[in-house]
Amino acid sequence: MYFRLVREATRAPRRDGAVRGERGESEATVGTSRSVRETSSAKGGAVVRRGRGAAAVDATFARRLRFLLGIVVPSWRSEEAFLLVTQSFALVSRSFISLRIAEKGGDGMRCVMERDWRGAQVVLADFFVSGVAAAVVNSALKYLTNSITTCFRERLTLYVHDAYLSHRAYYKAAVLRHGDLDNADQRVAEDLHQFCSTMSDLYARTFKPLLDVILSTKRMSETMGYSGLFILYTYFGLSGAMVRAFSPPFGEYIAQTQKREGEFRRDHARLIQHAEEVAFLDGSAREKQILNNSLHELTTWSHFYYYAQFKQGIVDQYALKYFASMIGWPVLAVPFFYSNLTPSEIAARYKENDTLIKSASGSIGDLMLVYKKLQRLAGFTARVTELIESVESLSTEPSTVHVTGDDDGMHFDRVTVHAPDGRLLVKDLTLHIKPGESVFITGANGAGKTSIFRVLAGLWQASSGNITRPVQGLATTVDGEAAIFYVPQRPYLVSGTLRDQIMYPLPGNAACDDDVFECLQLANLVKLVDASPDGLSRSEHDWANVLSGGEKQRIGLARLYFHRPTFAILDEATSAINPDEEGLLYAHIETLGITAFSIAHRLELKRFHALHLHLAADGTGKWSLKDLRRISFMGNLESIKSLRRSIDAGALNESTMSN
Ligand SMILES: Nc1ncnc2c1ncn2[C@@H]1O[C@H](COP(=O)(O)OP(=O)(O)OP(=O)(O)O)[C@@H](O)[C@H]1O
Repeated sequence: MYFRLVREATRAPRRDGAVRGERGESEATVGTSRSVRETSSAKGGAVVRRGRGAAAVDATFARRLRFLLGIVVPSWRSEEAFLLVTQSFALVSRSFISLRIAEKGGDGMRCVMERDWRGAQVVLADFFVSGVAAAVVNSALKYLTNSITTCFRERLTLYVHDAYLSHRAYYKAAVLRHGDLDNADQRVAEDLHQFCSTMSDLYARTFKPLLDVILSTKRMSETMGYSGLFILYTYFGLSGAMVRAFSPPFGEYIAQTQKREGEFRRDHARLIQHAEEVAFLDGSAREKQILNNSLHELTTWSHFYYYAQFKQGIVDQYALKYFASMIGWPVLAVPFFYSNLTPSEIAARYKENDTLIKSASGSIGDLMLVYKKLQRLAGFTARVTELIESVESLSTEPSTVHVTGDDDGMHFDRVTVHAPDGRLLVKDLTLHIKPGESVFITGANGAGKTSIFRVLAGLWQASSGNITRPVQGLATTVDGEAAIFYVPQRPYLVSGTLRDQIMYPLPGNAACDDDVFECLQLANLVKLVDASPDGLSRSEHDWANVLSGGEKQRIGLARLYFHRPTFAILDEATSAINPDEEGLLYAHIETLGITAFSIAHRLELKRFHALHLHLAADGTGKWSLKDLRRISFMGNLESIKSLRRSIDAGALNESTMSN
C-alpha cells in the first residue's frame, strides 16, 4: 500500500496541475500566471528563484536564518534578546539542578547501604528544595519559550505586513500571481508561527542537552576517567552522521505539507466566499469534488510523510537510544571492577553515574536528532523567506505612473497597455483630462476599459508611455481633498458598522455621522439606518450577504459622495441600479464637482460626460475620442434633494429627468 502512496505522493506536482485545470481556471489565466511569473522572475525574482524548492540544511539555509534572526532579534537591547538571555540562565540552572539531583540520588544510595538515618534526612531535605527549584525552572522554561515564540512572531509578521501592504504587493501576489507566491494568507498566518515556534524550541533543545553533556561528562570523569566516555561519544558521533546521511529530506517534506495545507484551506475559503453563487448554480456536487480532490492530495502526501517519519524513527531510536544503552552499560560498569572504593561508595557513585550516563546519552541522542529539527526549521525558513523575498520584490517593482501632488488633471502620453497574457488592449493612448471633463468609456467586453485604470492606479504596468496624475485614494491634493477614487461594480464591503462602509478606507468616526447620513440619504439608503435601533452603528457579520446588488452599488456611491474626490472612476458602478434613479445619482456626482470616468454599457449616461472614449477591441489597440455635446443635468444640491423626494413619492418619470 505504501509503495502506492509513495508513488502517488511523488507524482503530486503533475496531478497538481491537472487538478488546477479541473477546477475550472481558464487556460488564459493559467497561461497568464506563467508568463507573468517569468517576467517577474526576470525583474526582481532572482533571489526568489534561487531559493525555490530548496529547503535543505545548507549554506542557503544559514544565510536565510541569519537574515530572519536579524528581524526577530533586532538588537541586544530588544525584548527578544532579554528573553533569550533569561532563557539561557534558566537552561544553565536546569542543568545544575539535574546534576545535583543525580548526586543526591547517589548519596541516598550510600545512606541506605550504611544505614545512615541522619544522612538520609539531609538527602531528603535536599530533594525537597531541588524539586521545588526544578519545578519553577521547568515551568519558566516553557513560559519563556512560548513568550519568545510570540515576540518573534509579532516582529516577523509586522515586518511582512509592511512589505505585503505597501505598493499593493497583496494584489500583485493574489491576482497577478507575480512572485509565484501561493497562498500568502497561509504563509502569513501559519508558516510564520511555525517558524518562530520551531526556532525558539530548537534553541532550548540544543542549548540544554549540550550543557548537560559537558557537565555530566566532567562529573563522571572523576570516577570513570575519559576513555570509556570517549568510546561512547565516538559511537554517537558515527551513528549520528550515518543517520543524517541516509535521512530523507524532511525540510523539503515540511514545505510541501504546508503548501498542500494552504491549498486545501484556500478551496474551503473560496466556497465560503462564493457560497451564494454556488448555491444558486446548485454546484454542491462539483464543489465537493474539488474539495475532496484537494483533501486527497493532502492526505496522500501526509501518509507518505508520516510513513517516512515512521521508518526514520525506527533507525533513530535503535541507533541513538537502545544500541547506545548497550554500549553505555559496560562503559559505566567496567571502571568499578578495578576501583578501590568501599562497597557503599561504589553503590553511591554507580547510581549517580548511571543517572548521569542516561541523561548524557539522552542529551547526545537529542543533539544527534537536532539535525531533524534543523530540517524542520529549514522547511519553514524556506517558506518564510520566499514570502518575504517575494513581497519585497513586488513592493519595489518600478512604476510607469508619475504622481503629482496637484489636481491639474490626468495625462496619458502614448500609453500602450497589454493584458498579462500579452494581448494588445490599447495602443498609444494620448489624453489630457482636465477637472470638469468627465469621460464616458465604452468598448466590448474584455476590450481593456478597466485595464486602463489598472495601469492608472499602478496595479498593472504600461508596456510603454507615461501617465501623470494626481495622488490616488484618500491621499489628498493641495486643497486637502481626495484626488482619485474608484467605485467598482461590486464595491468592497468592510466588516464593521454601516458608518464604516461609507467612510472606508477611513476608519469609522461618529463625529462624521451627519455627513454620512446625508450621503446615505442621497443614495436612497436611509432604510438601512431606519431598520436598526443602532442606526449608523448597525453592524453586520458580512454586509455582502445582507445587501442586494443594487444596494451594494449605492453604498459605493454614498462612499464616493462622502469622500468627494476630484476624479472618480466609475466602473459599471450603477449597472444594478434601476435606470430611473441612475441619472439622479449621476447628477449628484456632477453637482459635487467630481469629474467622472465612467465605464458603462447604458448609453443614456453619456449625457453626463464631456468626452467619449471608445476602445475598438479588435486586437489592434485602436481607440477613438469624441467631444460630446454636453447635455448635462443642471442642478444644485437642493434641487437634487427635492428630486429625491419626488422619486420617493413615486412622482418622477424619465422625462422629468432628461430636461
Ligand atoms: N488578473 C488578470 N490576469 C490575466 N488577465 C486578465 C486579468 N485581468 C484582466 N485580464 C484580461 O485583460 C483583458 C481586459 O480586461 P478588462 O477588465 O480591462 O476588460 P473590460 O473592457 O473592462 O471588460 P468588461 O466590459 O467585460 O468589464 C481581458 O481579456 C481579461 O481577460
